[in-house]
Amino acid sequence: MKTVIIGANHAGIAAANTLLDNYPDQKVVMLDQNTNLSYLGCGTALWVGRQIDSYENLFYTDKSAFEAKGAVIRMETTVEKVDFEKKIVFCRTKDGASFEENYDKLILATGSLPIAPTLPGSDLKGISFLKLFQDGQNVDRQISDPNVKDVAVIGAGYIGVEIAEAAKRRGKNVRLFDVAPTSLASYYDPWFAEDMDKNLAAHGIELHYGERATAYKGTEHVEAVVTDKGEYKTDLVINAIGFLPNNALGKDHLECFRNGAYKVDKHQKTSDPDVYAVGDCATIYSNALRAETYIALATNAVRTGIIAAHNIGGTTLDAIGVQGSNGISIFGYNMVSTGLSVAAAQKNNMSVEYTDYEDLQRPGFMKENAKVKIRIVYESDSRRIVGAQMASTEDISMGIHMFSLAIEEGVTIDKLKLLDIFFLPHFNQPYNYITMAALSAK
Ligand SMILES: Cc1cc2nc3c(=O)[nH]c(=O)nc-3n(C[C@H](O)[C@H](O)[C@H](O)COP(=O)(O)OP(=O)(O)OC[C@H]3O[C@@H](n4cnc5c(N)ncnc54)[C@H](O)[C@@H]3O)c2cc1C
Ligand SMILES: NC(=O)C1=CN([C@@H]2O[C@H](COP(=O)(O)OP(=O)(O)OC[C@H]3O[C@@H](n4cnc5c(N)ncnc54)[C@H](O)[C@@H]3O)[C@@H](O)[C@H]2O)C=CC1
Repeated sequence: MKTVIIGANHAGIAAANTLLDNYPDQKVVMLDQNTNLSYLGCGTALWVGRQIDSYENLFYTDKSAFEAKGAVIRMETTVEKVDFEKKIVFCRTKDGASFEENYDKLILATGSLPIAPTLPGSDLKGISFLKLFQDGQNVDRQISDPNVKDVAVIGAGYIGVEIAEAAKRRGKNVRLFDVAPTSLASYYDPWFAEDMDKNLAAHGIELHYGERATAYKGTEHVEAVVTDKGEYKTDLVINAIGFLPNNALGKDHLECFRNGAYKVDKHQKTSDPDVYAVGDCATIYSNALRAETYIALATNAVRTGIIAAHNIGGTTLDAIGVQGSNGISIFGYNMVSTGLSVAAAQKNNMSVEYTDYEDLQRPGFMKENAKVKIRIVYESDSRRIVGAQMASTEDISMGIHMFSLAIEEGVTIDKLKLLDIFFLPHFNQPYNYITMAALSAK
């Protein structure tokens, strides 16, 4: 059996490793147009902001690791077309040479592309995305230039907020723009996002929310961002307004979701039985929504790669769905969420209630202490938990995993009221904030 994997980043790598490690009879061919593989984009802001010394440890594997396991791996090779009837992929190397690969099974792991705003002036120099390692290098090079003083970040989602912090840490004047009324509006309700915004503002980041960029001005290099509310001098623009699935190879043949992602079943199989799709180019099942959706995260990429490979290898493995669990840490303020915020649930026409609680992490007599806030979102009728958000200067990150499992398992808010949660002053309070939030649910 020969499996061709198009895309050798997180999803493709997980699929390839699973096939190579578990199914010795599998012939695996990996194809990727990039020069590098396995770059952890989550580290870009840490490196650009000099919270870590270098980008070098942001790669967790390389070409030779796959060759050592017997795979054929071709980098700087673009797949230009797939003949799904004849089961052939058409490839071109960086030197312009073309070749073909036939397959028994094909895994599409072509990921996502940053959404490109089509604004006047978009082709000026000094305007960047932040997706690839190369984008990170480009932004880092510009931020290292002392003539670059003003940085405009368009989009206050995860990438935007993280790179805004990084640019500020490097001493730049940073303006953060978003059409939404707060940062991180797709992940957190205003009760949380407003705290993040106070934190960003307190560290000197200029916030421009409810404001839409309409043009970039400059002669050769960008000099200003124009919005529906004003014009702002800028030396560097970073666009981070979301991702779209990269569906160029299969969109005319495979069934696609409303945003273009390849629709997949529980085995990551697309509408073509010999073609699987994994990671950012595919849909994923949301246990909170109880429907398929699109969530571009490395965690989902890895899990879906593993699932596709086992099913191709001959071991039936069903996807169990995801909650879209995520976290962010900015100037020491930590926020984590899973499932749906109240706003996201309402946007999906779900009727939900929520319960909030805010308290100290530990008993008042403990010297080392900090406030923690929590919101648990549950469906009005069934009372099943569909989301949770937590924030603190403490590391409260592990708590969110319990909520992820609760959503996956359809646990109700009432089950949480008397859940056995241990108490030790070093860690928490006897009337801890999870119990208290659950007990105060209507
Ligand atoms: C700055 C940044 C920070 C992030 N931080 C986090 C985080 O903290 N946590 C988290 O969970 N996620 C994070 N993400 C998201 C995460 O990186 C993505 O969800 C993940 O990269 C998806 O992996 P993938 O393999 O599906 O797709 P991609 O990483 O997009 O890889 C797709 C691969 O396919 C190749 N390819 C595409 N088309 C072709 C073709 N025609 N021929 C050959 N090769 C092709 C590309 O070269 C690429 O290597 C972050 C993303 C960015 C950009
Ligand atoms: N910590 C983490 O888990 C991280 C995850 N990621 C993932 O990578 C993907 C891409 O990240 P982002 O690009 O930050 O997308 P995002 O979806 O997180 O945020 C995009 C933001 O852009 C805004 N926006 C949309 N159109 C706009 C416009 N025309 N003008 C101004 N603002 C506009 C939206 O309101 C939103 O706040 C996401 O799936 C994200 O979850 C990225 C970085 C870190």
